[in-house]
Amino acid sequence: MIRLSNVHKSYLSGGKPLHVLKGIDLHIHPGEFVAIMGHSGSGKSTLLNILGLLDQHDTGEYWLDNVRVHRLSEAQAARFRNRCLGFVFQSFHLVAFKNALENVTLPLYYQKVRRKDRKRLGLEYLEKVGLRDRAGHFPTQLSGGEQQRVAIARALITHPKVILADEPTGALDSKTSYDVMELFQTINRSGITMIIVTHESDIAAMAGRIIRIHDGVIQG
Ligand SMILES: Nc1ncnc2c1ncn2[C@@H]1O[C@H](COP(=O)(O)OP(=O)(O)OP(=O)(O)O)[C@@H](O)[C@H]1O
Repeated sequence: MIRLSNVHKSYLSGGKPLHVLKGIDLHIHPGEFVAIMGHSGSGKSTLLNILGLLDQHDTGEYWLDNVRVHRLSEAQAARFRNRCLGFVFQSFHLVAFKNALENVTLPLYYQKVRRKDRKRLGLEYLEKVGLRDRAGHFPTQLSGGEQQRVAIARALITHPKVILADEPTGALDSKTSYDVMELFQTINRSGITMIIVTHESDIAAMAGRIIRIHDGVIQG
């Protein structure tokens, strides 16, 4: 599903180049559940942003779903993301003035799906994450775990092949974190490739494979 070969990425930091990824080699097979770990500043989010086509690597090869993705235009990257990828973030990224149903169906709105179909599908996906009865609630009326479930339903509604999650349990207590990871395991069993970044080793242990990044390279 994903193959990186000798991927490098630098940022300009205070006018000087900061070499963050120093030759990443990585294979992730379809249907895998991978956790990326590493100390703060090791390049985990940089790697996830590159995997998610939110940022571009400098050199090296990146193959996603059998396509060599390098130097895509903004529009090409956006099309690829919509077709193939779903995102979940630590801070949920829900729209505050939209209710749970409207948040979940937002990607369908941009895909110009009819209102009636959006509602039907939105309720179906809220059901999948156990929140059908919260459809009319706004983010402030939901717990952190519920907000993350809404965000997960929103990521799922476009049928992504891969879900990328950056510290998805970082803002949740441990019980809620386990519940979210169990939901990810269920999603993964349906065939979706899962890639999460986490600091927490007990959370990472719930994935199928742990990848450790240290000083810009993958260990082991
Ligand atoms: N847009 C940017 N411009 C300049 N430097 C950046 C940029 N993004 C990240 N960096 C730097 O690159 C390094 C790696 O950052 P990254 O966010 O990938 O680390 P991380 O492993 O995800 O860290 P954390 O666990 O603290 O979130 C850090 O030193 C960071 O300051």
